[in-house]
Amino acid sequence: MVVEEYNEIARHYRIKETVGSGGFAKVKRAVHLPTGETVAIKIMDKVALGADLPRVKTEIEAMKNLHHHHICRLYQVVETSRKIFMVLEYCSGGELFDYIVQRDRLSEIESRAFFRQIVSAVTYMHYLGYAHRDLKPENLLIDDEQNLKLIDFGLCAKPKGGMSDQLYTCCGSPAYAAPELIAGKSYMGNEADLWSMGVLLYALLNGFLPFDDDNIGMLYRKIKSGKYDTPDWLSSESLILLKQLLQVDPKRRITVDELLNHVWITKEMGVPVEWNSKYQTSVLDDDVVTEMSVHRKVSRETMKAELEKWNYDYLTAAYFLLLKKKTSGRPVRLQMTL
Ligand SMILES: [NH3+]CCCOc1cc(-c2cn[nH]c2)ccc1C(=O)Nc1ccccc1
Repeated sequence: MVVEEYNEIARHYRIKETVGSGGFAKVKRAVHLPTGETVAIKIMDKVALGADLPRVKTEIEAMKNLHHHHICRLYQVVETSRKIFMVLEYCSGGELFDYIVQRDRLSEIESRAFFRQIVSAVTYMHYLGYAHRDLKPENLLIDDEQNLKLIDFGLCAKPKGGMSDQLYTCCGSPAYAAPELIAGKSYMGNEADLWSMGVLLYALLNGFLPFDDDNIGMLYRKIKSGKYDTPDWLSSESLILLKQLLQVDPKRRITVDELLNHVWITKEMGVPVEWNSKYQTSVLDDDVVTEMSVHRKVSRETMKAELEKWNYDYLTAAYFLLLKKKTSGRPVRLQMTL
C-alpha cells in the first residue's frame, strides 16, 4: 500500500477520537502540537467524495472568506494524494440538535439567546453575499462558552450576480427547506435561509418540527400549506415571529434587516442583534507575529509577509490558534518547532 507522505497533519497534530461524521466526512478531535490547542479535523477521502468533491471546494473557499464569532473557523487545509483535511475550530458542546433533544424544548429566554446568535451569523453571511442553504440544528455546534458556531458550507451559494441571482439547485434537508425551493422554482438563497430559520426557531421553542412526515410527498404538502401546530406554551410574540418567518410566499417573508431589531428578538435584551464580526482579520496581531517570528528566527516583516498570504497552511493555523490563546487569556507561546 502506498504510504502517504509524512504530511502536515501528522507533523503538527495528535489525532484523537471521532467527534462526528456526516455523509462523506469523518470529524476527529485533535491537538495542535505547537500550541497545545484542541481542534477538529474534518477528513475526506477524495475517491469516496466522487461527485461531491466540488462541495468540499465550495466549503473551503467560503470558509476562507467567512470570519465571524458564530461561524466555525477554518485554520488549515491539507490535501494529500488521496485525502483532504480541514482543520477547524473545536466546539466541545456538540450539536444544538442534541442539546434540544436532551431538554425536550428550550425556554423562550434560552431560545432567544441562541436564535440571536444564529441571526448574527446568517446576517453576516448574507451581507457578504453568501446563502447557507442548509440551516438546521445539526449544523449549529456549541463551544465551551455556550456560543453557537455554524458549520457545513458545502451547499452555500455565492451567486455571481450577488444575492439577486436566482438559485436553482434543490438542496439542503427537506424538513427545513422553503416551499419555493421544494417546488423546484427559482428561489433566492437568502429568502430560503429565512424560512429555515423559522423552522429552527420552531424546533428551539417546541422540541419538534413544524412540518414532519415519514412520507416525503406528505412532508412537501405540509410545507407548501405553511400550516403548523401552535402548542399553548408559545407566547403571542413567538407566534407572530414564527408567522413572519414561515411565510409560504417568499416576498411576504420577513427580511434579515427586519429581524435584527424585531420585538421578539430585542425582548428583555434591549439591543438589536450585532451582526458584524468581532474578529479583526485584516490587521495582524503584534504579539502573535512577535512570537512566531522569534520562534522561526525570521524578521517580523518576513513573518508578516508570509502570514498575509493567508495560505491556510501551518503558519495560518499557528497564527489563528495563538490568537485564540491570547483572546482566552492564555500565554501566547509556541511549544515546539513549527
Ligand atoms: N452534524 C455535524 C457532524 C460533525 O461535523 C462537524 C463537526 C465539527 C466540529 C466538531 N467539533 N468542533 C467542530 C466541525 C465540522 C463538522 C462538519 O463540517 N461536518 C460535516 C458537514 C457536512 C458533511 C460532512 C460533515
